[in-house]
Amino acid sequence: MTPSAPRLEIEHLTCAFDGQQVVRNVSLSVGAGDVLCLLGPSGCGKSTTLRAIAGVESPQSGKIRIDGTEVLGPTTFVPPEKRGVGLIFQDFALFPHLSVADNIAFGLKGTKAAKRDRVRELLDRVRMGRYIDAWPHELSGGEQQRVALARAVAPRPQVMLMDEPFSGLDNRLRDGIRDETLSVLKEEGTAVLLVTHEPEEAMRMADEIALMRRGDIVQMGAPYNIYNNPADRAAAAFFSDINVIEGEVNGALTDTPFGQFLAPGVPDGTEVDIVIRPQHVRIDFDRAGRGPNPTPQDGTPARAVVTRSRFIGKESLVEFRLDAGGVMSATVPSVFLPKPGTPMWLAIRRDRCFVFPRQ
Ligand SMILES: Nc1ncnc2c1ncn2[C@@H]1O[C@H](COP(=O)(O)OP(=O)(O)OP(=O)(O)O)[C@@H](O)[C@H]1O
Repeated sequence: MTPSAPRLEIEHLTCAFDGQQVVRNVSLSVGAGDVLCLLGPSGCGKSTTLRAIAGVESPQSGKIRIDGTEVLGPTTFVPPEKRGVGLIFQDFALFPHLSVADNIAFGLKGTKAAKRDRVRELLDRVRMGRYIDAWPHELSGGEQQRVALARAVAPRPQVMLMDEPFSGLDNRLRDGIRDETLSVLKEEGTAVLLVTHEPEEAMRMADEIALMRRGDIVQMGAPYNIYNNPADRAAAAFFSDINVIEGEVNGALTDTPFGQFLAPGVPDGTEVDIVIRPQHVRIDFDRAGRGPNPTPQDGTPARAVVTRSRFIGKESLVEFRLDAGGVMSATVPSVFLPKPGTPMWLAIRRDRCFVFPRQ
């Protein structure tokens, strides 16, 4: 096998329970040191995919290869313990009757000295060196998660499967442990498949995101591409609040309060949703009933009045009712809290909106 061949390859994986398919025709691959996130709402089939790779679920069909070796196929089923796969779950499940060192050494082969060296190396890497002889119950949740990471990495698995591994940790701890986990796994060259329902976590961790919905992968790509070129309205809405302007296509154009939008290739009469994230709505002040002039970049501004404004941390969220009907929200960096009833003008960044036929 060539050095660049993927560590984990899945082809046409389908899983069903009681005749109901919950994972459909899923194909993906993960290279050494890469992180692929399976992202999607609860029940979309993420964990089932992960369990099939681990070997604890029997798929209906499909192939799985780890480091080029088939572990699942029409006539192959390699048992979980022989797949070279590490697992990290939300409940770290350290063995309570073993010390930190013995937890990490548990799956290791070799001499006692070699095992101790590997345990020390990993504990140092997760900044837990001084807890080598501690017991799991003496550690905080974050510390236990670091030990769980060290234990999972210790036998140098080719593939690491992680199912919502950080969701039990409080916010303050989570970012640090995520980054630490990522750097350890990258250094080890492990191919990582991470399951999460949190888009922010996926964008922070992933080299590639596979967005799942009802058993299907609906879109796959780098976080930047998935965020900026969503496949459909629901994919856009999964990553942030969205504004939707409804319209109908006539001559490849759609009329809206913000001027005409291009809808190339969409047949006349098709209803479309024009989707724009709140951070891409431009706000301008009303000057004696007039707003800014139309520009090619922002189209025609539309008048609206403020209905509510709130400060939500780094930014302010301002909600509007359009004079032409409908509501919109916009986020503005820092503190901007216009009073309800204030007239303003809204414009939409044309390069940041998406036009989707209504589903
Ligand atoms: N052992 C099982 N028997 C029957 N149905 C199951 C079983 N395991 C999962 N399912 C069903 O399969 C579907 C997918 O479940 P899965 O756990 O893979 O989803 P998920 O995306 O990981 O969701 P969550 O984030 O809530 O864990 C769900 O409808 C679930 O109820």
